Amino acid sequence: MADEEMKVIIGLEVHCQLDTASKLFCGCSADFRADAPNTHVCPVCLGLPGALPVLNKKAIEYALKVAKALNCTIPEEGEFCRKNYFYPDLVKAYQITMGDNPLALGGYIEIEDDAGNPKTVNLTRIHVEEDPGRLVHMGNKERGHYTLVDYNRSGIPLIEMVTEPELSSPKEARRLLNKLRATLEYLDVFDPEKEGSIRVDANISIKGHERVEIKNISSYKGVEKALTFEITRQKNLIRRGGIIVRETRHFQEGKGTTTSARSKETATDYRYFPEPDLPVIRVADWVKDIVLPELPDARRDRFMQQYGIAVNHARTLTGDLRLAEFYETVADVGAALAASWIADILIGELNYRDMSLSAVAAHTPEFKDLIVLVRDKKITDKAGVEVLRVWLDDLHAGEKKETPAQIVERLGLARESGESFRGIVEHILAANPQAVADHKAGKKGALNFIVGQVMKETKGKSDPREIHAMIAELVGE
Ligand SMILES: Nc1ncnc2c1ncn2[C@@H]1O[C@H](COP(=O)(O)OP(=O)(O)OP(=O)(O)O)[C@@H](O)[C@H]1O
Ligand SMILES: [Mg+2]
Ligand SMILES: [Mg+2]
Repeated sequence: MADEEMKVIIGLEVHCQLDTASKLFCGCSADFRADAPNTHVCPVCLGLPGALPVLNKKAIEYALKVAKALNCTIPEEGEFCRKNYFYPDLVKAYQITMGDNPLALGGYIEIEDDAGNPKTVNLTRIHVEEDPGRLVHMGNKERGHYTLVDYNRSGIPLIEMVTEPELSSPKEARRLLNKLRATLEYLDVFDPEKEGSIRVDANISIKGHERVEIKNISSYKGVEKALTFEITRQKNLIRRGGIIVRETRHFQEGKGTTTSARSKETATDYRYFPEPDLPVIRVADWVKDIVLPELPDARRDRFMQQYGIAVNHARTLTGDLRLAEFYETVADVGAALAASWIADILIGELNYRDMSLSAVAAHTPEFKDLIVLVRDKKITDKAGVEVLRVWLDDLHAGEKKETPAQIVERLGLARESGESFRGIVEHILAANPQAVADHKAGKKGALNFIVGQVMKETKGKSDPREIHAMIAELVGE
């Protein structure tokens, strides 16, 4: 089968922990991560006989905010039900979730496809459910293993958002997750910094073949990697005449591979039935009172209007709430320059150091001073990057010593005019007659090599445009 006929079909089930103070059906604190196992538990989340769940209204309010922001239809009523399964991560032997009457239906998310065109991905539904406990598998094959159970997480409110099978590549899946994360962050219902706060089941098939579900992937990068691996595996299997079976697979983060886990349960295995201990919730009226804040797409459009910046910059800057807020505090030094310094340079430098934006945001005035040095041509762009790196290294080491201006001073990076480099330029031209000859013979770009050499020699203190002009003047255009 030709490759172009092997169309990839992807649908995601995304579980996000709602950032409420207490659990979904009891008063236990949801802020458990720093505490010892099984210290945030009570008869309700431990499923002791006779304990009754009481619904956390805040969780429903948060979920409705998400549903409204994602353009869903909200039915009159939502109903909790029991999904029965027997596994130690759930004490009750059933999970309280929602079945045929979820909180929200339909809705959509706008992303870009791999060609950069806008694409609408439809949602099937959104519902609320309780998170199960956490299992920690100890030991290895040789030593005989055992499993520890921590119920601190059991009962934390989750929303599950299910997309239609409309995604066509791992990159699209990643963009959808980024958009979703940004939206939830803007709504202030979710904290992406918390470990395990988002978990994805990724469903993938090749058109005309069965689908496979990769369960419980806990990072965006992991989703993209797992899907990429599955596409290759499934396509190879089909090419060899093999058959894809409907199954659940697990993703090994370290190896970047997936392995078969078990054949898929069907809905009937779970014996869903309405939860008798909780009333039906009337949500349609509730949602009317919910007021939404400015969301990522609206902010992106405003940034383009208000600051006159390009769409790619506006998209990057609004793709993360804290980044967007930071940009707005910096933009007055020059909106376009600030956008480019943050989106094209700062983000990469932070990622490289595994640093968070908050460290820089705490020193916003100094960061602005650095951009002003570049804006006012006190230093070149190249020197600016060097100053930024030194400054970030200091921040990262937790021992901030110098301001950008002091770094410029100490490293002697102040920009000098092209004239002071005339000697160096002449020297490098004399040493590279071939490049000069190529240029004279009309070869495009032959002088770039010379400019590069001069930049190297002058350690970024010269402006490439000025140097270019001087060379052109010396060798003749
Ligand atoms: N042919 C397909 N190829 C890829 N993905 C698909 C295909 N058909 C459906 N999907 C996706 O599979 C997911 C189905 O999720 P849903 O929660 O409805 O059912 P489930 O996986 O059977 O149940 P569970 O919640 O127990 O995992 C959706 O994200 C949907 O887009
Ligand atoms: Mg599901
Ligand atoms: Mg599923």
